[in-house]
Amino acid sequence: MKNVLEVEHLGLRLGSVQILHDLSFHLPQGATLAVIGPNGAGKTVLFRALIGALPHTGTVRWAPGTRFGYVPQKLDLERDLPLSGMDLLRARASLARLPLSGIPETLRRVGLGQEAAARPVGALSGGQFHLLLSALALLGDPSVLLLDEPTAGVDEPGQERLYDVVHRVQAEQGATVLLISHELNVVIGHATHVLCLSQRRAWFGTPREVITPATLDEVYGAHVRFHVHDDR
Ligand SMILES: Nc1ncnc2c1ncn2[C@@H]1O[C@H](COP(=O)(O)OP(=O)(O)OP(=O)(O)O)[C@@H](O)[C@H]1O
Repeated sequence: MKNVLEVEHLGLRLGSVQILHDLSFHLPQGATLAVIGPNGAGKTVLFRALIGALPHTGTVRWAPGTRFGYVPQKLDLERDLPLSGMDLLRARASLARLPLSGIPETLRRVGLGQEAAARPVGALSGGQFHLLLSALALLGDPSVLLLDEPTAGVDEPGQERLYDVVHRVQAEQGATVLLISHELNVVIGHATHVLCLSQRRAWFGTPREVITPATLDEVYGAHVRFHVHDDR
């Protein structure tokens, strides 16, 4: 299989609502796919289907041996859960049979301080919690990273550091990245491929092919003006 991911005729219904309709796309190894589209278009649902967490029709094929790192948009945890970020990282490392000695380096890479990681997870700020989720995803030496709005609530320098880490994982390990983002400038700056979902249909291609005034008009309405300039 030369692609890392092959999706054919993916369909997904939740209750009486058809969320994804006959979606097909392929992704080569090392690609960065940005998934864009308005609130409620089905981006998170797609990620959950791709990792096998939601039943669907059609097929999702990952290259053999794929190791996932998934950064969810949110995690429903009790605020007073008596666990620290470090406890979660240790649990993740032992489940993946990884040495605990890799944890400090992973924390350093995402920019989460050791003393923040030692606090109960409920005591972390929104941005710190997202950095912890990224550390959890990176710890397993993933070959595919799925990032669902990974920088939500993270300050500007923190966002840059996170994207730097992701780039390094890609450059050094040839990892493939799937990223949900509402920031079209991030998408245009980083993506090799774009999947744009709307309630009615989907577009897949290069940023230049997908991010056009006509598509943005159809998906978001006439007020969004952003397209890839010819010099890219
Ligand atoms: N467990 C569920 N049961 C029923 N409907 C659901 C469930 N999870 C999501 N949905 C619905 O599926 C649709 C797609 O949700 P999803 O979270 O994938 O949107 P999204 O594109 O990620 O949106 P956002 O940009 O706001 O994060 C929404 O209408 C949502 O209400």
